[in-house]
Amino acid sequence: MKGRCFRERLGFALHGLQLAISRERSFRVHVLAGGGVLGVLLLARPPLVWWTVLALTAGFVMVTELVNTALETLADHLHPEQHPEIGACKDIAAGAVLVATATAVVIGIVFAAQWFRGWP
Ligand SMILES: Nc1ncnc2c1ncn2[C@@H]1O[C@H](COP(=O)(O)OP(=O)(O)OP(=O)(O)O)[C@@H](O)[C@H]1O
Repeated sequence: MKGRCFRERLGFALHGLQLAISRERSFRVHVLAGGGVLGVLLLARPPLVWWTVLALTAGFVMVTELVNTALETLADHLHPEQHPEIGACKDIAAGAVLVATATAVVIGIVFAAQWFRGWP
């Protein structure tokens, strides 16, 4: 990876995204949810700060899911047999996705409440 040009590195990253979409159902769900968030933003037309907050939130969830998928892939490849530490590694990574998703739900509720009350 060292010394490659930007175009090549971008290609590797896009390949990673393509792999995650084709292999990981949860990531596909998060991508669809991201599209849903964009739809809601277009409908609600909130102040610019909400676009930023929701974009960061959706990106945060997708990034944790990508890291979780990468860790699972690595763990399964390096140690296909059962081992408590592999289980711990996967559970901790899944915990990261849970924290990100719970954060997104809280932010979604605050957004909905603010939308209901009207934008300032
Ligand atoms: N090699 C292993 N050794 C010990 N426990 C494991 C191992 N593989 C999986 N586990 C346990 O089973 C759980 C489910 O593992 P699995 O590989 O099916 O991932 P998953 O949670 O279904 O992830 P995803 O739905 O994102 O693919 C893990 O969280 C872990 O607790």
